[in-house]
Amino acid sequence: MTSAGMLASRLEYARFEKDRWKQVTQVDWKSIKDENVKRQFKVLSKLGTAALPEDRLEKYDQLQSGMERTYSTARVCNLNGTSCDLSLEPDLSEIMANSRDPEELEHVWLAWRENTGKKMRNSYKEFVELINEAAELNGFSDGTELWLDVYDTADFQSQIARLWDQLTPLYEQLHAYVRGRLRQHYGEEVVSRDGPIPAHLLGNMWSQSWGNLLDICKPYPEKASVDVTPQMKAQGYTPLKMFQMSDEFFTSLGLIPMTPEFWNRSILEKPDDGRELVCHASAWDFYDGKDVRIKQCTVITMEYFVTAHHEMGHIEYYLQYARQPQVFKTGANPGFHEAVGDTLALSVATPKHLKKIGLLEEVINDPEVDMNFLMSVALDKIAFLPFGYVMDKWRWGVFSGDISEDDLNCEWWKLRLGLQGIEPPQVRSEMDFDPGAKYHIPGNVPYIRYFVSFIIQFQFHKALCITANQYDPNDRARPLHQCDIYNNKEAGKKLAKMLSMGASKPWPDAMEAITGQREMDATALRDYFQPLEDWLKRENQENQEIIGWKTDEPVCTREP
Ligand SMILES: CC(=O)N[C@@H](CC(=O)O)C(=O)NC[C@H](CC1(C(=O)N[C@@H](Cc2ccc(O)cc2)C(=O)O)CCCC1)C(=O)O
Ligand SMILES: [Zn+2]
Repeated sequence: MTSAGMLASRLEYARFEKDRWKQVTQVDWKSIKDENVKRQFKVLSKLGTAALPEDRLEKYDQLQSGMERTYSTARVCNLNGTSCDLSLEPDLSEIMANSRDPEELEHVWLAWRENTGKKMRNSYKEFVELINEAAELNGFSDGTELWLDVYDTADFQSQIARLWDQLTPLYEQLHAYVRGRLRQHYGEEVVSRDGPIPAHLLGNMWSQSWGNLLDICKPYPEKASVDVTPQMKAQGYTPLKMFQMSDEFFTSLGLIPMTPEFWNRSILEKPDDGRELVCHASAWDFYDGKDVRIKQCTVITMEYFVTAHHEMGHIEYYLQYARQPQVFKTGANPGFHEAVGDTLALSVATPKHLKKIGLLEEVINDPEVDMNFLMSVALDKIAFLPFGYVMDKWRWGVFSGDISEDDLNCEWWKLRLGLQGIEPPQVRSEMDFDPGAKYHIPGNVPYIRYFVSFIIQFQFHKALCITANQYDPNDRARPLHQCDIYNNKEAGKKLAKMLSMGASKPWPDAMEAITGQREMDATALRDYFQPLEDWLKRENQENQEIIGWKTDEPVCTREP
């Protein structure tokens, strides 16, 4: 059982970390003159969960791997009960993406939560105690402080809140428009004029991105769709070809190509020998500068083509910082690691680039195709922002005690309703535990890194597009969303310079190396979507859509 092996190696590594930490704390490293060496000691002076006594650490790992196993092995029945071995990937994700039957969507949405989150509630409560115990052993007040230490930013949570405040007007316009198109499609009985959007209708099991609604939300339905999944299938794309094309984009910028070990040891599609596999895509660094791998149960869709770039972004970062000292072999901050692949994917997904690689037939510079493209990116990127925020705003509240263990589920839905403007298909209760239905909660993977990434990837894209002379703020003929940095060695060199730093400098230095700025800034994201924002405002006005949503309907009741 590899999970037993995983547990054993986690414990062994914790022992190593604790020994190393004991040695470091005996050194007066704060008086070391060399900034680089001092920074290495500063990182090593933090122990994390390895500070727990062995028996508590074993309990921590067992709880976490138990919740993750519940998640990874969950199977549900389909609507008519003819089969009961449907798994999340690919079965349920495919239904949530493509079914337009509210009854089927509601069934799958509820059944998934019944078989995952609901079974984890007590484990998670115990797990939170252990995270807070580990935090206190590190001199932090709670798990939230422990988790945010890596950002090394005094007012990090208020910076995030400010970024979200800047973006809510844009989100509310998109929300109003999508609710309108869903109401047209499903009728007023199913989707109201002024209420939250039913969560199960948004094309994704967690309503985290709405890209699968492009068919319903396309501004110009009769124009070309930028979802090239059909062309990929028609041209016989394989998972291997998808990753080879991603590698080709990276090397066109002069970045480091995928290594022989990568091609020999990665798992790029679900094995058909019945092996149980955690199918959640992942990238792995074996810290020797050569052995780097991706594990992905790839399906031939545009979504997975973009994901291949995301995962390869992690691999490129591993290769670029391979010569750094061990403690600096990580991202400038976790958001940087998440932004690399997505930044390049912003170029790959453009109609201009898709035409270059033969996935989109002749597309003249048609403003309506362009608006369809911008909408497809917004459905993924803008819809995602409040979800990315909710995932850790809720956990920060739970670790700090602001959210009591009796209100776990209803506080989750208060945030989902307040920030995302969505509601469950049926009123939930404290017998449920819906956060546990999303991988990163049982997987105990922090999530604010994705919110950070979705902001800074537009700062990186804008800076690299200016370097590639693909975008000029004063030239409306070359808008940011049409930029494709493909083949531009200057842009690649600028990106590589930042990537090779790893975590050797505070993240504002890395941000400055690419953008010239030292802070996270939503302006680049707003610039990118400006044409769509103008279009949405006009469209919502014409349709007299109500902006925002009522929050007076109950979404969750504490069990009596
Ligand atoms: C050893 C290890 O853990 N390695 C790390 C990498 C590292 O830290 O070195 C790793 O492989 N993490 C896995 C995780 C997988 C994915 C994910 O979880 N995505 C989020 C959010 C999101 C959604 C849309 C999007 O475009 C980008 C992100 C979700 O699906 O909710 C699934 C598909 C995409 C990325 C990842 O790659 O980030
Ligand atoms: Zn990632």
